[in-house]
Amino acid sequence: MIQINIAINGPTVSGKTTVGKFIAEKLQYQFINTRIFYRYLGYLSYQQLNNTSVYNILEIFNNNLKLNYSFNNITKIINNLNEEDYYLIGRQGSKLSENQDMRQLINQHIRQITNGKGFVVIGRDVIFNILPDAEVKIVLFANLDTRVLR
Ligand SMILES: Nc1ncnc2c1ncn2[C@@H]1O[C@H](COP(=O)(O)OP(=O)(O)OP(=O)(O)O)[C@@H](O)[C@H]1O
Ligand SMILES: Nc1ccn([C@@H]2O[C@H](COP(=O)(O)O)[C@@H](O)[C@H]2O)c(=O)n1
Repeated sequence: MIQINIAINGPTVSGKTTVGKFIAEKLQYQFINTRIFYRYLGYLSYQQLNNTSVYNILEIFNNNLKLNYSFNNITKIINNLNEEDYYLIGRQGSKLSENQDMRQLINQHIRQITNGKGFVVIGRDVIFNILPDAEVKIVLFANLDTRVLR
C-alpha cells in the first residue's frame, strides 16, 4: 500500500499526541513528537555540565544523530529521566531552541527520517516548517477553557 506522511499541528493540550498515536496505530505508521529532539538537546547540554555553548552541543547532537540515535532511542533516554531532570532538560531545550542552527539541524534530521514515508509527526512547526510537503496536514484546535479543564 502507498504510504504517506501525516503532519499534525496544534496548541498545547489540543490533543496532538492522542490523535497522532491513534492514527499511527491504526495505519501502523511510526509516531514522532518533535519535542523529543529539543529535550534531547537539553539533555546533552546537561551532560556537558550545563555547557550551553551552542556549537559544542550542536556538534555532539549532530554526531549522535549520525550514530543512528533514532527517535525511539532518544525517546527511551528522555522518558527514563526522573521528573526533576525531565523538567530541567525541557527548560534547557527551550532555551537552546531559540538558536536557528539548532532548529535547522533538527528539522533536517526529521525530514531525513521521514523521507521514506509512513510517519505521523506532531509538533508546533511541523506543517509550516518541517514537513510542508506532507500529504496530509491536520491542525487541531480546542478552546482555552477546554484545554485548561483537560
Ligand atoms: N478529544 C479529546 N477529548 C477529551 N480529552 C482529550 C481529547 N484529546 C486529548 N485529550 C486529553 O487532553 C490531554 C492532552 O492531550 P495530548 O497530550 O494528546 O495533547 P497535546 O496537544 O499532544 O499536548 P502537548 O502539546 O502539551 O503535549 C490528555 O490528558 C488527553 O487525554
Ligand atoms: N516543535 C517544537 C517542539 C519543541 N520546541 C521547544 O522545545 C521545548 C521543549 O518542548 P515541550 O513541548 O516538551 O515543552 C519547548 O519549550 C520549545 O521551546 C520547539 O521549539 N519546537
